[in-house]
Amino acid sequence: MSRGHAFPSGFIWGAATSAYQVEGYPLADGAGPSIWHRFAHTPGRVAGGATGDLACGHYHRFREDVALMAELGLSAYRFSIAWGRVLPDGRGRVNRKGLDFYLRLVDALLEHDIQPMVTLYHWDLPAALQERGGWLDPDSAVWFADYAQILFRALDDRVQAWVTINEPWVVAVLGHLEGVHAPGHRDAREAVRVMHHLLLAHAEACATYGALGRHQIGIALNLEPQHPASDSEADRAAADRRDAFINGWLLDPLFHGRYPEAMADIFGSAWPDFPSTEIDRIRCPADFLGVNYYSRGWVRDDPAVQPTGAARIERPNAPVTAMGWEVYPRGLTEILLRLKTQYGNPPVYITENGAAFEDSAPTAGRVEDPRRVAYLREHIGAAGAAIQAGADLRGYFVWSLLDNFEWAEGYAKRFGLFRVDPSDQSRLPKASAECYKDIIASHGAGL
Ligand SMILES: OC[C@@H]1[C@@H](O)[C@H](O)[C@@H](O)c2nc(CNc3ccccc3)cn21
Repeated sequence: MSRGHAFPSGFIWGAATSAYQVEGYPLADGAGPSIWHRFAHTPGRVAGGATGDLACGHYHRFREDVALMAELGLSAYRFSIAWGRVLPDGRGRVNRKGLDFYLRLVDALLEHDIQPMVTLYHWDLPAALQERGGWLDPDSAVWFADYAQILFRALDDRVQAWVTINEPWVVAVLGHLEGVHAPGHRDAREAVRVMHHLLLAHAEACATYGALGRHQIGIALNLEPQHPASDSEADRAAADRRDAFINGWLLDPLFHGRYPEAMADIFGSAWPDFPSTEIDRIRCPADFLGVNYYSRGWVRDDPAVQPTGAARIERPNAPVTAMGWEVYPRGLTEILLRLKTQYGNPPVYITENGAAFEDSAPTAGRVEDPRRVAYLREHIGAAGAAIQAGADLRGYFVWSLLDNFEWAEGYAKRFGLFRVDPSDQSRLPKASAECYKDIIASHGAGL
């Protein structure tokens, strides 16, 4: 990519978080428990027995955090709404105090000219709905659309962009196939139906929004190029299977109105014959696609790995983050240009991109995080290269504003631009925050 490239005027520079990871006080003011509250409080499920009970204390510190965002020069902030704060039972009675928290947060953002991007679902299903079957229940799409409608009516005058569901793949696979995320199920038949119901829920929310919304709505997908570890036919076929499993399983129904044929091979008898009317409904006209990009898959054929027979392995001598994910910025350009060439070049926001590293201890009120600085510069440069090659990229959100609750990893993995001190939740800027501030001020020039 040529140096000195500046991103188009109006390009959105943001940062992202999610409710259960940053808010804390998950049961405050009448909120109902979520499946992640239950999962984290189940011994052995989360590293170190960590929970989101305190997290970053954002529920009470949100004005302080909005001020940090304004200092960075963010033009947008992506956050999620905890369904159980608004509907403690998941359906029915609205908890006004819960809704008011998000009204106050949105107003604080707008006071600082920061546009809210609201994610309706970032994995924290009300436990009361899980007791009714959760995402496995075909009515879950209706539960979600009814919840979404309440938020659309309350906030659409102030919220310009809505994300229905964050990473259906993680909900279906980590939550219902591998069991390492809430609700901790391990059942392939469940996982494929949960994915279908999540996509139907997205479609129902889009249809609901189309009838009363005035701005943009989309979905956020974790997308990851899959590259064979050798040029053997077996490894190439394994990479193709893993590509269908991670990328095509979502992109093809959403943009082409069909599941990849490989899904029936991957899941065998667990894969049902979904009604074509439902798949047609999933191909809904959303306004944008959110892309959560972190790394690529380096793939070897391995029949022992279920259900794909494809193992994601570490590439020898490759740079990796604290999550073990390869640092591979070119994969972001690849994904964005694949959306251009194979999926109709939809408007795209990079709704998450970032890295966890073993940050050094704070010195003189700051954390030096050179690897995160390099990661962000390289990936924003890769995004710029995709724009130059014709991708319709509208914005970029760093994951994450704050070090936060990293799901089953607890607080051990830090993705933040700001360090959060576990003892008192105080915030401390990292060098990457200063770097991102400079990138925003220069519109990405020089990357
Ligand atoms: O792991 C970092 C973030 C996480 O904190 C966000 O809540 C979530 O939206 C998120 N998605 C990915 C990429 N997908 C993924 C893949 C494997 C395990 C977990 C997430 C990374 N992240």
